Amino acid sequence: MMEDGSVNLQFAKRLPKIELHAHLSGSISRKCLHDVWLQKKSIDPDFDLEDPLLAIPPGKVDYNLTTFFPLFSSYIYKLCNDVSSIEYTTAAVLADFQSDNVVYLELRTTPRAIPDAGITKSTYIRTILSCIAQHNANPTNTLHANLILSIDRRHTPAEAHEIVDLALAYRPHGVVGIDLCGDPSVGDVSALTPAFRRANREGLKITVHFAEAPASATEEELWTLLGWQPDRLGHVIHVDRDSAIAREIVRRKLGLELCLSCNVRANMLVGGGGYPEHHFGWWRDLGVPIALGTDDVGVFCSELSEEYRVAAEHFGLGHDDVRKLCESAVDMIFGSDAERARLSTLYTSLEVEMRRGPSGTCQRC
Ligand SMILES: CNc1ncnc2c1ncn2[C@@H]1O[C@H](COP(=O)(O)O)[C@@H](O)[C@H]1O
Repeated sequence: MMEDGSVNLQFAKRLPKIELHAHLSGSISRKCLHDVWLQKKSIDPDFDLEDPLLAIPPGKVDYNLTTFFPLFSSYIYKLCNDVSSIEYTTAAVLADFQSDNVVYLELRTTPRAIPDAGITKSTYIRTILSCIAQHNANPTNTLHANLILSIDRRHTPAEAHEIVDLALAYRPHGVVGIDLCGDPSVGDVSALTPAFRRANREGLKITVHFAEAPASATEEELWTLLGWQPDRLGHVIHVDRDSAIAREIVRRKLGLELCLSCNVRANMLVGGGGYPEHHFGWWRDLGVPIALGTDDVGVFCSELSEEYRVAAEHFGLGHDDVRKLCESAVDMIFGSDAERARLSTLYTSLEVEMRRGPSGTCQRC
């Protein structure tokens, strides 16, 4: 515990945290991928895929947007290609967030059909929902999870509509919204407008990757995305702070999902900036709700605790600032009112506990 209020990793670890921007396939640790690979090799010695520890070497975190996206289609999807590997990796991802003291998670994934394994998009979603249900039902788990279905920028309008249908069909089983993701250098998002508008009319919550790269930050695209009435925005990097877009985001008080390490490690910031230049600082000054997120912890290797720690280090946040930042994510969740109430109670007790501690610190920390 640091009594001067400076935030170390131990403090950040023990804080209950809310993760709202995590892609399932990108959140699988290298060790977990290696376990799956070993298992497949033991069943079929001719299984022809490179060891994950060679394909995605431990310690390598400098994937940029050009090298990052192919990791999924050319590698991770070839390994996680049947029910048992999807179950194993999903359970491991949930356990990893749980052990980082994440208390609420909205995991997102792009529904994938794998015909060779007899998996339809529906089977894929059901498999993940059943892992989530199993995790949530375990009373020793403090983490509760829900699912968001992702629409990829490359999807056709028909594929986007299909995902909206699936989100509606599985809403009673833990799907809380939809997302727009994928390589920001491809795709014309306006073709997806009818699907997102329908989702909005049907009351599905919407989050979109927003201004993630210069190519996906044209005025035209950003106004189109805002026209979908999203509830939250992810990344929000290439937005001029004096622009009408920034003013509109502030006017609507849209919740921002900001991923510091992913953006820095993948060299996504304007002019190749580092943590001190991250837009977290100025968005926070504008008073919009912010939830820090890991994006793809399996690739960028920075847990949510570390995200809060680096934000504290580079933006001068003390214990109470970080607690408030964590708590501000409560109002951003897509989950139920009961979930929101559970989280609010948790943060209220934490505040009381911290006030009792020396110099406003948490006695648990
Ligand atoms: C740099 N940050 C990012 N920006 C945009 N899309 C991203 C992303 N990180 C991950 N994805 C999206 O998530 C998929 C993998 O997880 P799922 O198979 O859906 O679970 C990737 O194919 C990509 O479309």
